[in-house]
Amino acid sequence: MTGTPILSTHALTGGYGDFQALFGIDMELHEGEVISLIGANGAGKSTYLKSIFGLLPVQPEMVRYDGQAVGGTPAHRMVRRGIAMVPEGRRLFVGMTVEENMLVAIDNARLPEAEGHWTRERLFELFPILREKRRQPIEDLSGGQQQMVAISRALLCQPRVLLCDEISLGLAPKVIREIYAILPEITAAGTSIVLVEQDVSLAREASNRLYCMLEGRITLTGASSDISRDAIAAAYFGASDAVA
Ligand SMILES: Nc1ncnc2c1ncn2[C@@H]1O[C@H](COP(=O)(O)OP(=O)(O)OP(=O)(O)O)[C@@H](O)[C@H]1O
Repeated sequence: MTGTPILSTHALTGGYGDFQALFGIDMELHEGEVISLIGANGAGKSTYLKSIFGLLPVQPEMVRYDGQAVGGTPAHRMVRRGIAMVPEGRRLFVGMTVEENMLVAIDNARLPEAEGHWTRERLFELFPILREKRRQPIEDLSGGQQQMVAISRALLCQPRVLLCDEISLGLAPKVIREIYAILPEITAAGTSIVLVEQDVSLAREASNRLYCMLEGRITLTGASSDISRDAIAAAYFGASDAVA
C-alpha cells in the first residue's frame, strides 16, 4: 500500500511486567481500510490492541498515528486524538441505562456529538433496538444488544481509528451478521478499523488485509482475498513455510 498510514506500529514489543507477550509487531492501517488480526487464544491480539491504545506501556516510536509518535499516550488522550476501542467483554457500566452507557465517553470525544458524524440519532437508526431500550438498565439487554451499545459508545467518540476486540465473541450468527453489516458504514464515515477476530472466515470477509499472529509475532500478512486457507492454517498453527 502507498501513502502514509493513519496508524502504524514499528517493532512493537510489550507485555505484562517481566512477561514479554509481543516480539516486534509491524503493522500499517491506511485510511478507509479494515484490517483483521487473527490468531489462536493467547497469541497476543488483545495485548497488542491494549499496547496501541495506551493501556500497556510501549515506547513512543512504536506507535505512530496521523504522522506522530504516540506510543504510551494514555487511553483517554488517545480517544481525544481520534482512536477508540471496543474492548473484549464490552466493559459496560452495570446499573446505568443504555443511553447513559452510550454517553459515558462523550466528554472525552474528539468532537462534540453535534459536530461529529456519529450522533445518538444516527446510531439509533443503525441499531433500532437501542432506541427502544434506551432507558433500560444495560444488564437487561442481550449480549448482542450490549455489543451494539459498546460499539455505539466508541463511535460517539468520533474516532478516525476504531480498534475492535472480538466483537463477535459468544454471539449468535444472526447477530454477528447484523453487527458486521455496519462496518462498511463506519469506514464510509471516515473511520478505519482494526478488527481482532477469532473467526477466520469472518475476518477475511470483513477486511481488506489480514495479519495472522502466533506467540507474539506476525506470521502472515497480505490481502484478505488473496491469502489461501492453507497459508492461514500454517501461519495460525506455526508451520515454518507460512509465507504470503
Ligand atoms: N493481565 C495479564 N497478565 C499477565 N499475562 C497476561 C495478561 N493478559 C494476557 N496475558 C498473557 O499474554 C499472552 C497474550 O495474551 P492475549 O490475551 O493478548 O492473547 P489473545 O490473542 O488476545 O488471546 P484471546 O483470544 O484468548 O484473548 C498470553 O500468554 C496471556 O496468558
